[in-house]
Amino acid sequence: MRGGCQLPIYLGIYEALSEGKLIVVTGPSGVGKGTLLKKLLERYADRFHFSISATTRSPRTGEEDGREYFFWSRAEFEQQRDAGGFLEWAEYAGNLYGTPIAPIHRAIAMGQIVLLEIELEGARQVATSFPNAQRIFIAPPSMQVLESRLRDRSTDSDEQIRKRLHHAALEVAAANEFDLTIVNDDLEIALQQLEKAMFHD
Ligand SMILES: Nc1ncnc2c1ncn2[C@@H]1O[C@H](COP(=O)(O)OP(=O)(O)OP(=O)(O)O)[C@@H](O)[C@H]1O
Ligand SMILES: Nc1nc2c(ncn2[C@@H]2O[C@H](COP(=O)(O)O)[C@@H](O)[C@H]2O)c(=O)[nH]1
Repeated sequence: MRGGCQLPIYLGIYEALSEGKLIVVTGPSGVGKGTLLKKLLERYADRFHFSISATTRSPRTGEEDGREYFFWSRAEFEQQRDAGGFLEWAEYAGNLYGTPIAPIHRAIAMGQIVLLEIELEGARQVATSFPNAQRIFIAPPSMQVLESRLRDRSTDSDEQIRKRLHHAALEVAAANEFDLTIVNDDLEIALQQLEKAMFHD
């Protein structure tokens, strides 16, 4: 896993964000980040800007370009990355993922709360370059439950699941780097904890 950002290019956005709110949600693949954030956005769509990431991984069944992700070739991704087009980026389980910076500029100009759902390396980059961001870690009740959720989701090959579980162990071990950990056992309880953190903390 590797990643990076070119700090001087981003100084403007960090100054702008210091007046708003940037929330980073991280946790192992399959823990339920997307499920939680989808429900949150259904309830409070007008209060958030949910960042749509770019990735080089192939779309899963039902995923659409520009909705779940921007699905780019590696060449397109690297061109954007080298042009300073990402707030953060990382390589994860064999694919590149990054947060396009331009839509975030627009959301900030509109006064929205910006929400990123990203893996650990990207979250660390944002923590370094934007220390005021609120960082929330979503943890599984156990590694066994996490593996069951990944398998039952039926979106990834055995090889991908193996890589994701490997990353998961590293990510769970880093949970104490975050401002808050929420265990996603009962979905409704986790959702309430997330709402409380985002609106009241
Ligand atoms: N609290 C929960 N209890 C039981 N199942 C859950 C819960 N939360 C999520 N799930 C299920 O777990 C699976 C993984 O959830 P989801 O895709 O939201 O994870 P994710 O963290 O967004 O993964 P990725 O990082 O790979 O996108 C889904 O099938 C989802 O329905
Ligand atoms: N550093 C970043 N990580 C990201 C971004 N968008 C998504 N992700 C994370 O990647 C893994 C795998 O996602 P999947 O959709 O292939 O299951 C997961 O942890 C996501 O949160 C990003 O822009 N930057």
